[in-house]
Amino acid sequence: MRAILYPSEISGRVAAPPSKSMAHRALICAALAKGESRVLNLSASQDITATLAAMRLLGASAADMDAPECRRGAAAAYAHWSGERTVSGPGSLILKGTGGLPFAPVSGPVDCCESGSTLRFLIPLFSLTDAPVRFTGRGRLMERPQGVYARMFAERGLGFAQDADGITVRGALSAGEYTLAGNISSQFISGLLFALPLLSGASVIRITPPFESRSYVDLTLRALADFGVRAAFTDENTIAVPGGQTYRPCAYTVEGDYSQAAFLAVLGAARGGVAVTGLREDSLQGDRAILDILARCGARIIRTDGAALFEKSALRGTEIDLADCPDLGPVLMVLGALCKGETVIRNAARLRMKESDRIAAMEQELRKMGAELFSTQDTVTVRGGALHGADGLYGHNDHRVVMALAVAAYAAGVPAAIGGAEAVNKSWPDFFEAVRALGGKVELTDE
Ligand SMILES: O=C(O)C1=C[C@@H](OP(=O)(O)O)[C@@H](O)[C@H](O)C1
Ligand SMILES: C=C(OP(=O)(O)O)C(=O)O
Repeated sequence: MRAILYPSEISGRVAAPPSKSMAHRALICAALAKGESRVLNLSASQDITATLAAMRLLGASAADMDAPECRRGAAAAYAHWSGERTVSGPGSLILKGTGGLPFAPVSGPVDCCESGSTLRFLIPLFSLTDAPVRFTGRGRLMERPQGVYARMFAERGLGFAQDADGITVRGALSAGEYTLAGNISSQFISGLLFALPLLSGASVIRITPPFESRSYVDLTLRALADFGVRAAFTDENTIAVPGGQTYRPCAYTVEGDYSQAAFLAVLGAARGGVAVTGLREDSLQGDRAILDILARCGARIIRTDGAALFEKSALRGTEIDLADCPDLGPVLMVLGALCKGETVIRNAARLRMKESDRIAAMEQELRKMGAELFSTQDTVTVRGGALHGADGLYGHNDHRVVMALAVAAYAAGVPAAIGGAEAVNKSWPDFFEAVRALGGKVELTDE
């Protein structure tokens, strides 16, 4: 899909989509719970659909599809679940969980699509029995680092075999002490946190510093607590996980997504008059840092009437530490281009290991618009200046690159065309609808 964007008047009020991170977590917890949980405010993006389908393989099922308040969302999510068609838009779903171990025998490969969260969150859960389970994926997924699990399985004499198309694991994982590198991906730590409480013995996870993306581990602990499961930091880098626990079903509303709201926020700071609703002020999401970063750049942000209002502001460059908010990377490079002076983004190395090499992708595309930016392995420096239109932009099969480029075009008020724009379906199928709601003129074609 090609997105053709036209210079537009931008203003309006839109809802942040449901947090992808919290939706993965809520669905996994609900699928493990003893009884029925209701998960509200769920968007059927590709990544969330992959986690839902995997949970069905584990033995969870959708229930009570006819409850009136759930009908629309449940039908949409169920359609995804059963692979029937593509539907987007937030809804809700009732899930009947497995109640813990034993899980149903896994009848086929676990297709994680391009979702790192799905793959790394679910490997430990599917390794709680000693039957082999195959994980498959697409795009760059199997090139992204898995060494933390490979080592963990090897140390315990368990099976972990990776080839170009997938990974085959064979458990059974047992309770005990786990020492994990903290600077590859927090998703390994979250994955263990979902699985270990189901084992009969207690476990300890030790994280070797530097511990990056720490806020995502806090999100996992918050979701576990909401489903009645205990696990807690005993010091900065150690988590104690009692064994023999049961996930308790609950009604869970997925909060708004700060990572996605960041695209709208940067647009608002450059053009003015963009209000975003549905964002929890007390959220644990690391990407809430966008508010502080924008404020440091001189943006005026007003909390009013349940919304964060981003006003047009004179923006100046700043220093940004990305260690705890990597998903902001692409849009922060755009922000740098819109600011006066220099923006330096540090601790950005893990951007190179996402759906694309996000540093290389953004450098290549923003340069097509006249931006000046330079990088080392883990730092990006952007010099602000005027951007011009470009009709040959490419999304690098990366949702956050596509959305960041769209923000660059609307913020600068220049025309642009982005190839591979369908990548937004990974996390925010309604992204271009949100853009239209703000007045952004966009034509989506099949090319
Ligand atoms: O746990 C999560 O929901 C996520 C953790 C982060 O990954 P890393 O820990 O690999 O940085 C983030 O980039 C990803 O989009 C979502
Ligand atoms: C990297 C991302 O997700 P995941 O790691 O789940 O693929 C993302 O959403 O930017």
